[in-house]
Amino acid sequence: MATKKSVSSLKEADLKGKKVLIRADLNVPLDDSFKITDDTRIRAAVPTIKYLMSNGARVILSSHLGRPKGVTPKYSLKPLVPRLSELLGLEVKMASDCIGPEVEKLVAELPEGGVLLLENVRFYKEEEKNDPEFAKKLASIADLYVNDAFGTAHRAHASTEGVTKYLKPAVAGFLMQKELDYLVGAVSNPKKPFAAIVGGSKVSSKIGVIESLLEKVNILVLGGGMIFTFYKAQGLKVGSSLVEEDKLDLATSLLEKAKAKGVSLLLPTDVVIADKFAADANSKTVAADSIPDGWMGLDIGPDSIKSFSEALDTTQTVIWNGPMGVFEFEKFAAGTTAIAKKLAELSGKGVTTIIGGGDSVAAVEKAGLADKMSHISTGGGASLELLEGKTLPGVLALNEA
Ligand SMILES: Nc1ncnc2c1ncn2[C@@H]1O[C@H](COP(=O)(O)OP(=O)(O)O)[C@@H](O)[C@H]1O
Ligand SMILES: O=C(OP(=O)(O)O)[C@H](O)COP(=O)(O)O
Repeated sequence: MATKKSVSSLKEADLKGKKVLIRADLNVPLDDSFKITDDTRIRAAVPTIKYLMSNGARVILSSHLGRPKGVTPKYSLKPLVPRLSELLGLEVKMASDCIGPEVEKLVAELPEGGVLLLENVRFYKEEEKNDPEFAKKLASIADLYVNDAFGTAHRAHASTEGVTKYLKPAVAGFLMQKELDYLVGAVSNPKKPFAAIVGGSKVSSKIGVIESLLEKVNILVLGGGMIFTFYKAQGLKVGSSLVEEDKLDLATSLLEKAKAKGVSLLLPTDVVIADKFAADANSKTVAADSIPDGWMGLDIGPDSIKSFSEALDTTQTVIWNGPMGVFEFEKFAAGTTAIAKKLAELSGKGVTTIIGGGDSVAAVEKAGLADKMSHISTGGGASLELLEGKTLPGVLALNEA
């Protein structure tokens, strides 16, 4: 039997009869009647839970939901039990707390292969404070810790980081490993040519990602609201498009950096403009240098879609973070949908396509193309931090364990 110290992956762990605390990210959206509107994160957690079950572990499942301040019934994990039970093929038990005597009793009653869902760990303020006493209490209910909560790995919380100080072995689950393999592995050692597509609203929220990707990519495609800061930095008129005046110098230096590094940086050559920021705005397509006063760019135009697609046709690996336009409005979703379709097509030809979380995932899902991509991240903030080259505390804790 492996000693505790030598266990560095889930596959090496001796699980039979063991009480295993698994931290998953089951932070799924619920509607007003507590129906799950997107169960992606629950489905993504299933392989690790099933592996634990089939290897005879007593599975203690923990997660947060939302950002409650103290015990808030609306953020209870109870509405997840039916879907979890259905996906796992057994009746998942639910505790009304995540620590304490009731939890201890339910854990003691848990059969091999059984699953107990703990209540929202964020009902305790100690969770987000990474309080050691709270972490110790969580740790005390189990023999082994598995972190599969990639979407929360950028948080140094008690159930993601603190607990590993008191509960070893502490290993990554299969989802966590898959996310790291794609987002770190594929990006640090990609099949080339390697392209990144970065969109979204602001340059300021993507500086780190752009700078980090400039070190690695052959092609960098930019879209979304951030392009107007680049246009303005180049002396173009941008009407009332989104611009970050304090980032003009930065935009210029990013363009220079790309040039110096031999990265082909593509900005849209035409844009779809609107007379107001609304779904029913009047719209037209104009060249990037012809945005009239009073109009704002809300999507990339057809010429840009064509040139971006041609550039992407030459690649072997593509990573995408951030929509090309205001895809929430049907009229301005064409650029984002076209990129999603292009990546789906490239995946079919063997290109590695990685969707780096957040709104780009929502866009790919809206287009019904999620299952076509090589990898779709379950973490918005976490994937962004990884792409920026940051270390995630939830992952570091596992390496140290
Ligand atoms: N041209 C644009 N003008 C304003 N907002 C845009 C534009 N293009 C995309 N967006 C918005 O960007 C948002 C997505 O940004 P996101 O990638 O989540 O990160 P961030 O807001 O941090 O840049 C979407 O809500 C989308 O509507
Ligand atoms: O939904 C999440 O993050 P995301 O919206 O960045 O993907 C995670 O569950 C983390 O939640 P948090 O941002 O409240 O810590």
